[in-house]
Amino acid sequence: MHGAGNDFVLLDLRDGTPPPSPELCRALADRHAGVGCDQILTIESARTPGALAAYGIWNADGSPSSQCGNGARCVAAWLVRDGAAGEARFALDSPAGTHAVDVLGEGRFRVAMGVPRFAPGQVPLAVDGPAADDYEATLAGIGRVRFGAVSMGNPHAVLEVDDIEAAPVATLGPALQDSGLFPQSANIGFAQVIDRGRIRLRVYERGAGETLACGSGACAAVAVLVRRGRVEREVAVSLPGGELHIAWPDDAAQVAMAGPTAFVFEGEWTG
Ligand SMILES: N[C@H](CCC[C@H](N)C(=O)O)C(=O)O
Repeated sequence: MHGAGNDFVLLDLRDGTPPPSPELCRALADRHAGVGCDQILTIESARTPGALAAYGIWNADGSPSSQCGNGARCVAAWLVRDGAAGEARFALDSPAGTHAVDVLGEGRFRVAMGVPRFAPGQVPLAVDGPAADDYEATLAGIGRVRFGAVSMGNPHAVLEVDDIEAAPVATLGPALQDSGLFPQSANIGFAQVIDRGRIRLRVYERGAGETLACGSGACAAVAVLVRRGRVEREVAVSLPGGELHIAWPDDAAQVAMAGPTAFVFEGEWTG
């Protein structure tokens, strides 16, 4: 499946089959010797009363994550097609919490992605003091960079750029991940503000590199840019693989992410 081009292998483990090892994740994600994907998603039995199911997330490099916005929509689409979701609204458990999901029709879903957390200790970001609208760092071989930092249940840095096409995603992304500023690494978003209701975004993801879309990254970018007063609280986010709609009604509210899903292929893994 994919959500705005961010592609996944989904493993339905509701029968209690143990989650995949990092080695199996890397084998599945390999675009030449395996199936090929940005992340592996597991569908598991619900962890909280009232949730329909739970999901787990592993990056292509085998590392785990606590959140995946595009993946949450694809898990929801899987459950709807499987007949498990009788209602137009249900809840899914992720390692980051429990998320309300709205079925919007035609493969589109809205997911409540949690309240953004800006405190450095929550991102986590290795700086002292309270949350700031932005941070500055000098990176070897690159120079000074200015970025925002936020957790959407997974760590994100957000940098504003004037030209998204020319953004140094492939160099500055890994340099910031490896800078030591992010103890658990981070997903690095490059955002160009088009107007107060629209941004363009590219994301160099933790454990996967640049993807065609990043749902939690879209939420993170809007949260950072709202906090800076750069955009309104409802923003269309245009990513290389498609468009997501993000709304953050107020600082205490969850960020709502709406977007598409698509089924690509179904099969049995023989390993
Ligand atoms: N690479 C991310 C997980 C996948 C997030 C992304 N695919 C999304 O849609 O949110 C991390 O390690 O936190």
